[in-house]
Amino acid sequence: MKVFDTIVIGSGVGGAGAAIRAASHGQTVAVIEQRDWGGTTVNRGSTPKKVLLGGIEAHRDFRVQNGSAAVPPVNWERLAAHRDTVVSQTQENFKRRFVANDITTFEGHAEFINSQQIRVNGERLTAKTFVIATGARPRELTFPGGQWVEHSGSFFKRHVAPKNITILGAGVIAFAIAGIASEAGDTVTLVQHNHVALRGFDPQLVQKLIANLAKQNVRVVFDDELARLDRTSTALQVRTASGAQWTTEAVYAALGRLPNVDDLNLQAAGVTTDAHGIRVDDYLQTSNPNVFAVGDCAAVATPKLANYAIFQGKYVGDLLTATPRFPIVYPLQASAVFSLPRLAQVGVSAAVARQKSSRYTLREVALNKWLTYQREYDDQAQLILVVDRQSGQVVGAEAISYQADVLINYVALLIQQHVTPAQLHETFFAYPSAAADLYGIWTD
Ligand SMILES: Cc1cc2nc3c(=O)[nH]c(=O)nc-3n(C[C@H](O)[C@H](O)[C@H](O)COP(=O)(O)OP(=O)(O)OC[C@H]3O[C@@H](n4cnc5c(N)ncnc54)[C@H](O)[C@@H]3O)c2cc1C
Ligand SMILES: NC(=O)c1ccc[n+]([C@@H]2O[C@H](COP(=O)([O-])OP(=O)(O)OC[C@H]3O[C@@H](n4cnc5c(N)ncnc54)[C@H](O)[C@@H]3O)[C@@H](O)[C@H]2O)c1
Repeated sequence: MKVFDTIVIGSGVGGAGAAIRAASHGQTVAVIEQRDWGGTTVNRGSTPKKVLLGGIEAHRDFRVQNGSAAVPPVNWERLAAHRDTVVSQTQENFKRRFVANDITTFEGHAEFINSQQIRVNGERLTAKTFVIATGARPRELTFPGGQWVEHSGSFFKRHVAPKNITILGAGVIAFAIAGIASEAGDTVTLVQHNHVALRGFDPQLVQKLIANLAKQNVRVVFDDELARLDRTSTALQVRTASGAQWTTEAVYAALGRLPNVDDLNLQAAGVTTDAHGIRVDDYLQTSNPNVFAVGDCAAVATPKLANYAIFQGKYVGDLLTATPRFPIVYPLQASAVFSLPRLAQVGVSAAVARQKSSRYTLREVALNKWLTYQREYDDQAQLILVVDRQSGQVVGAEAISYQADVLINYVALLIQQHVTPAQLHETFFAYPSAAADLYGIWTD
């Protein structure tokens, strides 16, 4: 029987962070993966999405600089081939990093036999500690014809350019798909069951994004949901609860994700779950003190994002050999919606600041007149800074722009490191640039 100090179940960014950190502290470590090395991020999430966006944004830049008539269609075939190359290289890199760190890898489904043993491909493996990093999966659909709906991940794997697609949901994935598909010449319909798109982002900026996408043949249907889907020989026929109908080439679901906890036989290990995933304390320790959970499978009140999964994985990897132990403390939250244009936010959101107006005030900066944004026809570009009334300090920011994530990452650094305007002015940035714009943004 093989014995390890730590066994990590799941090779996504959370599991990889935990395994590599644990191995760096001299532990003997194994990682089990049942599907693709690198998990969601590498295979069905941000990696394929960002590669597709590379070609799509280049197309948008060329179109706005030269006029639509001058621009050939997106070469989806070439873009998809590049995406496949990058994804398979990244998968390989993940596996290689495990091997380089003396981590033993197993391919197969892991489930607990008892609190110290798991079974993989019929083989028993023993460890003192387990880290569960099994991620999340798309929500199942129950309406008639639900079997014709594809998951969002299949959009990012497409080999032919989209033509006329429907997306269920108006969250982060839906808007990323809408941006890519519309620039590729597709007409896109998003169906959202209530009237809120991109919950958590500032409604004013979300409205700007929707207005921009509308010019690119993206429509958002609010307060409605799919009731039935029928397949004809050439297309899919959509019917919604309100009675609306249209034909579409494909339907993708982006309705949120559920933790992968059902088929691990967690009971045998004494690990408890709730509707949000595996229950953990502030040390990411489960109801069994020898078992930890990180990333999308853990019931932690943090966003289900790659940066949180990585942070939690590394934290647990360090915690396994640490004395004394400290509870996990997160940096400021930062995230982006990779649509066209992008939305990004850090710290206290503008939506929260509007609700708590006695505590926060907003400072709006119209970036669209600034050279950095003007030269790129970034007509919507806007930054909203959230200022704490009592301290006068910026505690959050939100932006819409084709470069929103870059700008927000700069602001994240300034907030996190408590950089004062005077300190910023002691730093030289190459001029003119988005970084040099900070002098004008980061003022008293
Ligand atoms: C389309 C999409 C786009 C996204 N874009 C972004 C983004 O731009 N930025 C961002 O921060 N986040 C993004 N996310 C979220 C991000 O991908 C997740 O938060 C992150 O992947 C979570 O990592 P994880 O390690 O917890 O789980 P995962 O990456 O899901 O890895 C879990 C792994 O465990 C394996 N596994 C499950 N059960 C078992 C078992 N019993 N035995 C063995 N192996 C098992 C799975 O096969 C999987 O490989 C996106 C998600 C999606 C779906
Ligand atoms: N850039 C990023 O940071 C990024 C990108 C993609 C995914 N992610 C992660 O992946 C997770 C999943 O993304 P997502 O877009 O699937 O989830 P989401 O929670 O962002 O959006 C799901 C949307 O679907 C709506 N919805 C739910 N049921 C519905 C129904 N029956 N009909 C119509 N609409 C319905 C919800 O109200 C919500 O607006 C995110 O929560 C996030 O953690 C992050």
